[in-house]
Amino acid sequence: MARFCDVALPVPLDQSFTYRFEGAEPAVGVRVVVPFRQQKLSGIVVAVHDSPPSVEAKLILRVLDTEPVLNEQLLELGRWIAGYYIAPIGEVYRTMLPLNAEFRRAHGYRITERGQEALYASAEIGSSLRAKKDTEHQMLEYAVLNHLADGEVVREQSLRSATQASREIFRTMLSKKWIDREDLSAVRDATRTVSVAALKEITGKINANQEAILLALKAAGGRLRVDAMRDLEANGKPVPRSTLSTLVKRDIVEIVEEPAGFRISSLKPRKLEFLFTPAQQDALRFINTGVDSGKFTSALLHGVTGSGKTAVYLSAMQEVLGAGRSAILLVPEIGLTPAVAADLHEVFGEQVAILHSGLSDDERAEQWHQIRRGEKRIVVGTRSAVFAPVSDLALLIVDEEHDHSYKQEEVPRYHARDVAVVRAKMAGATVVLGSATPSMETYFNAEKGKYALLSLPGRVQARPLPEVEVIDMRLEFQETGHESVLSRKLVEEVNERLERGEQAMILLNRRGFANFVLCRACGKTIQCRNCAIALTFHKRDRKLMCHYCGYLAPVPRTCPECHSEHIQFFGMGSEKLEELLHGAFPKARIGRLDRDTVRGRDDLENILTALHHGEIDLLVGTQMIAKGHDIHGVTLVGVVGADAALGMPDFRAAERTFQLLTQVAGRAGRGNTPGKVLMQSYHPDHYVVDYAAKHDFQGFYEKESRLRSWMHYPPYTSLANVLVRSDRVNNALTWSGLIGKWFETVPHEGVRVMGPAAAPIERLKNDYRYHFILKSRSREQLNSVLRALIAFSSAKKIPRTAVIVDVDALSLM
Ligand SMILES: Nc1ncnc2c1ncn2[C@@H]1O[C@H](COP(=O)(O)OP(=O)(O)OP(=O)(O)O)[C@@H](O)[C@H]1O
Ligand SMILES: [Zn+2]
Repeated sequence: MARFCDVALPVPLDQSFTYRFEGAEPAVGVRVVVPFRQQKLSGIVVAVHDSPPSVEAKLILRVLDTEPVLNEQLLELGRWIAGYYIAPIGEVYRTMLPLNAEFRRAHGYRITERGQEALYASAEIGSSLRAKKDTEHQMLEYAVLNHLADGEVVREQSLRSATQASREIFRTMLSKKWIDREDLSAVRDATRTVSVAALKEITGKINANQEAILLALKAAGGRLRVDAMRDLEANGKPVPRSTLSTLVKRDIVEIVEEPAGFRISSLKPRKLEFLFTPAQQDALRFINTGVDSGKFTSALLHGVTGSGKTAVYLSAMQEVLGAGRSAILLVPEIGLTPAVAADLHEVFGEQVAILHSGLSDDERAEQWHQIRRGEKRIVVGTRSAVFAPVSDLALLIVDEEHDHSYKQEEVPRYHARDVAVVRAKMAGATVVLGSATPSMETYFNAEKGKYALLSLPGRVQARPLPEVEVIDMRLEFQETGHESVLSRKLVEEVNERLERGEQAMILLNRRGFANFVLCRACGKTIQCRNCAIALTFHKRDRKLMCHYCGYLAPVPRTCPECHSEHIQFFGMGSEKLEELLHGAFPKARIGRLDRDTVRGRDDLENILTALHHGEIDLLVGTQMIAKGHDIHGVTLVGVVGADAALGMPDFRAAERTFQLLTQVAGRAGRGNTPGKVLMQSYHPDHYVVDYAAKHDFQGFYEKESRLRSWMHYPPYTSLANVLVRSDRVNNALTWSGLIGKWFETVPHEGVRVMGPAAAPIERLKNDYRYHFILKSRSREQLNSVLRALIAFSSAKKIPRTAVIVDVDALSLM
């Protein structure tokens, strides 16, 4: 008889753990709470069996669900992710389930007898007993003991904020046995419900208070949330709470528990106010046919900017909903503004769940339950929405499939686009990857016939793509005799738009004011304390900032190295460009869009709305301005430093720059007036600039494809980046050395290994970093070498978190 189950726990270990259970057998896919190394963890049951493990199995503490939270298909998808991305299965399942709100890990401390004695002693004799020790440390210990004196358990969080004690203090106090640590992890109800009063039959005499409740119930169609009845009045006085209980006792009303947020409403199909172009119709027909076939179908929808891809997605999704099935639309981080959400509600009514990063844990959990119960059949969301537990999945769409926000840059390092394809395959669904600038991988797959290629080659309403002019900034320098940020042509064209009441955008893909601070006397640039990165000067905040770890430093008056006063600011960011534009166009209303001006979701919305309403004439910003915005008044786009990123030591630099240039150019001329683009460049004959200027995706793809093939880079090989990191440089060196030796001695046929080498960013967030790049034409060989590598590291006692395996890495930095 089955008495054991294997549980996947959210710990950085590539295995599941066996526990014993008593009583009813838990189903595979439910959550359980188990003891794990002095703490309680919540994990997923992945198997139930009767074979006892070699060491005695501990008992499961609690089963959290009556039904699986991960069905067989999602469990399988998780196994695929763990295998493909070499990620611990428990961490994969944790990522797939946004239910953190329902199991909170926490711990606290309680004073021991020995602690009470120490507290007493210190009050008696003062500090002389422990005078040798650092007095600050001692004061903190005393403060902690004092706070715990009444013997209650106090959460670490509150203890720390009350006493300012660090983890180190707790650690030493634990080792002296002055305090005990206790696990306070708590389970909250998995399904949120609300109490609803439902009208049954009215019999007998009814008084005024009772009548007030019954009237409210009738007005609401016989059902009303109990908490909504609090404000009811009869004869000018509030209705007492006991009245409802009386009605329940008399069997006139009953109280039922219903899932929170549950509302039934019918779909009101929205009429599209235009006719589809023939290309849109063809694409839609292909998608609908795929959905109807019930077989796995995959397509790339390659449509130029402004070709009406979104309309195709929405139409296909309405079709799916009409058939009573489900669809998921993935959008990049920045695509989900409140305005987009409002549109989606208009099209899909109550049936759409919108999952964005602004949701609280509770809201996210609630949406998740609604989706799983089948109350929401359309899901729109960022990366992790690919795991939405919809029933009867028919269609998965990945909008702007080239966008890097689909890659999770922490464990598990999955790419939501690729997971979407795999999930669709498992579900027999249709998957559509859409973009004006498809990634090299996706276009390669389409070329090979792995995905069908659907194209929308022109803009809607036969609007032309904008004319692009490349401005050679070397000539500009020769002709004007000085270095300028804005070319004469750009200034002239912006002025023209301002005079005509049209709008312009200027892209400079770097935020801040000055991107490095240099001492003229000793030549040192000021670096981040935690990273090998130059700090950026932010003028409005009067701070130096690290764009990698967020470290802030005051602006120094003298050089920290040589104390000279010759500190100077160099380079140009969007904040400085904005200041410059104010000088050049004093009458223009200028807005800025970057991560410094967009801190909350409302900020983005406000800027875009102002642009929509013509309240901004000129918008300057980073790549955020290039993303999907459909603003009809914009007729000019300027690009400052078009090729700045081409010099990065990264094989995707060309692809990324091409995408950025094409996307930003695509913001111009989306209304009735044709658009124009000015690209300022110091390398005007670079193929990336050239193909972007000609709107020639095909040309770019072919050229880039040849280079990738010669250099053995994706999509021609599979690539993984293995990063070895530690906050101690010696560990990082020793471990990467060990792994390097191991590669020399073990056979790794078909897999090329480069490294160890210092990572391009040698130190990041306090860690020293070395890396290996592995390439192979065979995915299987690559992954088996990676698995062997993980086993070797664990045998050598290298911490699992010190070896980061990034399969299909997007960034090698
Ligand atoms: N057939 C059509 N006729 C007229 N207008 C259309 C048609 N299809 C879509 N539109 C409108 O054209 C505009 C651009 O469409 P949409 O935003 O879907 O383009 P897109 O291909 O997603 O662009 P991008 O890739 O640049 O984000 C929208 O305002 C949309 O409502
Ligand atoms: Zn830093």
